[in-house]
Amino acid sequence: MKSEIFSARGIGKTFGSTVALEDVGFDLHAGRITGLVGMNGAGKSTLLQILAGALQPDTGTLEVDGRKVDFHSTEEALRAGIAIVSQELSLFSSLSVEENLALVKGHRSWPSRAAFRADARRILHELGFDYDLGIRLVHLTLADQQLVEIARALLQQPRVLILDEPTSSLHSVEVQRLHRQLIRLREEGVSIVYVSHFLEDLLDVCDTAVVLRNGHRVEAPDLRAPDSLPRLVAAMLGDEATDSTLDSGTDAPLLDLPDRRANGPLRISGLTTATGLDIDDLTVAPGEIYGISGLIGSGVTDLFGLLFGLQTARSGEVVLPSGRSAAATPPDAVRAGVAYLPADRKAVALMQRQTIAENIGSVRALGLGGDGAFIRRKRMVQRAEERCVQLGIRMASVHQTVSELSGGNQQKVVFAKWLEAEPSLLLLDDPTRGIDIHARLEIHRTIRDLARSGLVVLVYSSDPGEVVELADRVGVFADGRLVGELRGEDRTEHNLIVMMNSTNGAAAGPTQAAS
Ligand SMILES: Nc1ncnc2c1ncn2[C@@H]1O[C@H](COP(=O)(O)OP(=O)(O)OP(=O)(O)O)[C@@H](O)[C@H]1O
Repeated sequence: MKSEIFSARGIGKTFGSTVALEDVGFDLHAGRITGLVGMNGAGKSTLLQILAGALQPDTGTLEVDGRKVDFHSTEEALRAGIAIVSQELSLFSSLSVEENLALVKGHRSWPSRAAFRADARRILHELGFDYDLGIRLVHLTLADQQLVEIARALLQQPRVLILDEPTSSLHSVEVQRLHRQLIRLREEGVSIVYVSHFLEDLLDVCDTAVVLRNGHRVEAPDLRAPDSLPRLVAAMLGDEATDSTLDSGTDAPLLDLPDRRANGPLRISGLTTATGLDIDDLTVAPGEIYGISGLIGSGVTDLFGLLFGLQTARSGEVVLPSGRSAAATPPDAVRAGVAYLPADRKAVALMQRQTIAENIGSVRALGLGGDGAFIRRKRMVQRAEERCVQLGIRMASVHQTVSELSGGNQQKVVFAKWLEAEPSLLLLDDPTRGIDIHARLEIHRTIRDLARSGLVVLVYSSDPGEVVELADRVGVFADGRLVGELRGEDRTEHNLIVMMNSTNGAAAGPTQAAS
C-alpha cells in the first residue's frame, strides 16, 4: 500500500499583487510528522488553509489516497479526515469548553452525550487540561484555550492533523505533553503537519521538513543530520542568511530614535489591588529593561493591567515615567505615555478591517492630541511607510487591510503602532510570540534601542531564556508579590526557572509561566 495519504501538486495562490504560493507540491505520509517552516509571510498559513479546505488554490490539485479532491470548506476536508488547528483561535469565549468542542460539523458522531464527554475529558486530560467541561472559555488563559482548540481537532480522529503554530501560547510543560500526544498519534498512523517558529521544538518531533521561501518550496536539510538546525535556518532565509543577520548579540541600533519622554523612573510603592497584587517597592529606571517572570496566577497580567488602566489600585502609589499617576482607563494610560502589547495581540491589538497605515497611526491619534486626532492622512501614510521599512514588514502596500498580513507581520504592525505613540513606558507581554527567528532578533534590537533612547521597558516572556537574554534585571512574581530578583551574573535561565518554581505561589504545574 502506498503510504502517502495526502498530496499537493503545483499549488499556486495570489492575493491581488501578492504571490503567496507558486507551484508548491509535496506528499504527506501516514505515521509521519512533517514540519512546515518559513519566515513570516513565506506562505505557510496560506498553504495550510488550502490543505484544510478553508481557501481554494488558483492552480494545482490535491489528492487523498491518490484521488483528486476539491474542498470548498473545512467541513468537506474534515469529512475526508483532514483537521486543522489554525493560528487564529476559532472558539467562542462566551460558551463552555464542552459547547466549543461540540460545535464542529465534522464526520464523527457519538452514541450519547456521556460518550462524547468521556472522550472529550480523556483527550483534554492527556493534553494536561484539567478544568471542568462546563467552564466558559472567557475564564481560561490563552494557553488553555489553545489546548481546547487542539482537543477539538483530536476529537475528530483525523487521518491528517494540521497544526498551525499550536504552541505559540503554550509553556514548556504543555509543549512536551503535546509532543507526546503527537508521537502517539504518529504511532497510530496519523499524518501530522506541524508549523512552528520554534525550530528546536520542531526538530524534537518532526521526521521531515518542507521549507517555504517567498511562496516557493525550497530544498530542506535532513533533519537527522547533526547540523540540521543551522541548515534549516539557512534554507528558510536563502541569500539573507549571513552571520550578521542572525547575530543576536549585535549592538548596532536598528532604529534611529529621538530621545523619549521619560521624565523619571516607574515607581510603585505599597501597592495593593482587589485582584491580589501586593507590591511593596519596585523602581525601574529610564533606559532599563526589567524582565518579569512568574507562574500562572502570579500577578504578571494584573500588573500590566494596572499600569495600562485596566484595573485600579486599592492602596499605594504608582508614578509613571511620564511623571503622572497610574491611569484609570486605557485611553488615559496612552495619554500618560504607556504602551501595552498584550499577549493576544491579533484579537485585541489590531483593527483587522482597517489598513496597515490606519492601524499604525491609531494610537498616535489618541496619545499625541494635536498631531493625532486630526493628523493629515498623507503624513500618516508616510509615517506608516517609514515604520514598515524600519521593522521589515512584508506587505504589498500600507493601504492593505491588516487582516491580509501574515501573523508575524501583523505583530510587527502592533509594534509600529506603539512606536508611533511615543510612549515612555513600554509593557511587553510575550513580544515575539509567533515571530520568525529573524524578526525576533530585530524585535530584540528594537526593544534595546527603545530602552537606550530613554524608555522604561517591562517585558514578560513565556520563554524564560528570552527574559534573561533581554532584561537587565528580572523580577519573579508569585501570588501577586515580587518574591525575588535576579541581576548581573545571577541572571541565568537556570536560576530563573529554579526561582520561579521554588516560590510557593504556584497555582499550576511546575514550569508553567503566567501570561
Ligand atoms: N487574505 C489575504 N489577502 C492579501 N494578502 C494575503 C492574504 N493572506 C495572506 N496574504 C499574503 O500572502 C503572503 C503569505 O502569507 P501567509 O500568512 O501564508 O504567511 P506565513 O508563512 O503563514 O507567515 P507567518 O509566519 O507570519 O504567519 C504574505 O505576503 C501575506 O501578506
